[in-house]
Amino acid sequence: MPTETFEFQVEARQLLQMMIHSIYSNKDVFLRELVSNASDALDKLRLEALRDDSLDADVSDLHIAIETDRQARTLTVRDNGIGMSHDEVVQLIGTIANSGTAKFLRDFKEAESTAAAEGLIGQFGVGFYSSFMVADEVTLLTRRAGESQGTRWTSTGEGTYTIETVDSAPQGTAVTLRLKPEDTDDQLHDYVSPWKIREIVKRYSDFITWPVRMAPEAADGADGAEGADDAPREPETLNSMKALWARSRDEVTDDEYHELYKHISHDWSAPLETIRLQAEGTFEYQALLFIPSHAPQDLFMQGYQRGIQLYVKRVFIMDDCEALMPPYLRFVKGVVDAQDLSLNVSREILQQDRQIQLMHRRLAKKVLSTVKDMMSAEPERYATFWREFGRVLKEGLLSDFENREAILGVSSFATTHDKDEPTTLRQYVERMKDGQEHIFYLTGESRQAIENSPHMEAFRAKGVEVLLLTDPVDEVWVQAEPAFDGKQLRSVAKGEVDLGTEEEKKEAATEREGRQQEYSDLLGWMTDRLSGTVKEVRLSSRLTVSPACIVSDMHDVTPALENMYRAMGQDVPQVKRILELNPGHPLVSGLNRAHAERGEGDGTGLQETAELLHDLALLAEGGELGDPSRFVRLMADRLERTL
Ligand SMILES: Nc1ncnc2c1ncn2[C@@H]1O[C@H](COP(=O)(O)OP(=O)(O)OP(=O)(O)O)[C@@H](O)[C@H]1O
Repeated sequence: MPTETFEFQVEARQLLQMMIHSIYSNKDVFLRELVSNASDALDKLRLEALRDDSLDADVSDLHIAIETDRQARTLTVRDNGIGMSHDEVVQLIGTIANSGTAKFLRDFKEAESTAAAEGLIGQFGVGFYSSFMVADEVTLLTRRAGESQGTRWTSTGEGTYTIETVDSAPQGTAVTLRLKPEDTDDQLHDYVSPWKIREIVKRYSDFITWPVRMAPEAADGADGAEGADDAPREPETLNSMKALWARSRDEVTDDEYHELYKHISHDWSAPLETIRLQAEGTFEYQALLFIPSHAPQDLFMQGYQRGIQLYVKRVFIMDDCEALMPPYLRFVKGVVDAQDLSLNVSREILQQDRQIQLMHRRLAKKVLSTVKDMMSAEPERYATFWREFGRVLKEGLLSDFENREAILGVSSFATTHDKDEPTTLRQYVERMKDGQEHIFYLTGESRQAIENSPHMEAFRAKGVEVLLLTDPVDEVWVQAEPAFDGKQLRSVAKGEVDLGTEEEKKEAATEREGRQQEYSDLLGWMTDRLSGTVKEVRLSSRLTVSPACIVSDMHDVTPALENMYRAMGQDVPQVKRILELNPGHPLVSGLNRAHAERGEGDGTGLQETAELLHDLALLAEGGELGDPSRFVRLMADRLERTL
């Protein structure tokens, strides 16, 4: 078979350049990545053999072997797992499928310091390519289980790689690195030293459920005292293979947990939080869950895979087990090991299994209670959590009614109380004024747009705190009018506003009655004239500066939500809103006077002013005018008359 030469895909080439030019200081992790890939390949083969009786594969002694050759300065990581076909090698090794890669590479180029660059690569992980940190040539020999021919892939990482079909290759994959010269200043250690290999495997891969064996060296150099006689020596198993989730907490160090997390998540940075759960009784299981320290790039993309692995009695069953975690907690990674499930369990069966549903509920509650504890015990860590995952967690307010209050309890919101620091609802409630019954909020595109909205005026004047909700998802969950601690969340742009102490409310009601009489003719006339666009015109108690604003009825859908539904292709009827006038504004009192004096005798002039008042209110809240050209014409006409 001829040797074919291929070019790496552009992103792959860029990534390889970074590896070759050593931007990541801790080079030891290349071995963790190779062992991790080998372990995944063994998991895959065991599963495939379980599901497909006809698979012609040897599963009698699945393991990982590390071989070193001091003379040739090579290191080989070998597994007898699933292997790869010719096309899979081209696809999986020559290209990068991860959709976040392009963004990562952009950010990377813009990173100003080495520390920033390292932080970025820590968030990303480059798997197999990390071999090029320590090797100047990498060869991968692989044969897919069940196939007869193998494939040899070789590259120096410089833009191209070669592929050749080989007739005799063992099942599985062997990755051989031709090591760069040792350079301890650059953290390039002696990777042919058994001592070093033992140390790295112990540190990073001890929990791997397959044996990681090291063949004895031919001439056992400095380490070789035990090999003095000529008897053939057994390979040494380097890892304990103990499932961390099955060990008691005081036996496992944080570092060990973190390494398991990195193996499961392909994330190179440590998790923010480790969560353990042991369920005893009729349905026994253990869970070891992790909250990452940063959100992955594709968290909001369709097809994002959830990171819970399912094991049954220590045997890996599946990745991305969506039946175990609600979608709004999809960022949680980890392992769940159940005692009483069949090894053959399918995704469909899991979705319907009552025990799994109970497990799902319990895991979700456990994650939420952990976040709650973090919130009170470690506010800074919680702040990181919220910054990274707040948006996705809030999706739960729409879908998980049982936990809605718990989710609200661990949520934070931007607030008028503090320009920089968000608030929790508990803190908001503690600051509520005497006589204030509700938690007030306003939704909008940005903090600035909300703060400038006329709806905020009375709240600002009375010093009543308002939550500023700017995520698109906020628009949707608030519609269900949830409550926290018995206090309902209320939009400041909906319904009547009634602020202040009991006494102030009474005074305001008396004043409103008097005003109501004074303005009743104008309000009736405007309601009639503007009936095509609004359902009522009334006096406002929420304005102090602006002449008018538009509000929604308490339970009506807001225009932003209407627009969102329309964008999703749903047919929603236009909901008419309410125009509120500020009787303290000269434009409104003037209009009232003019209407009382001239009434219908004025022709179209007053009606046009009423229309303009409505349009100004719409613009002030950032809304879109129904007929902008008519607005411009009427406005220009009035401006002209001022000259
Ligand atoms: N030893 C192996 N046996 C079988 N397939 C492998 C092996 N090593 C790598 N692969 C295949 O190549 C793919 C790419 O590997 P690589 O290590 O670059 O990325 P990854 O493990 O998927 O993710 P990450 O880049 O986050 O580590 C793997 O997903 C796997 O399908």
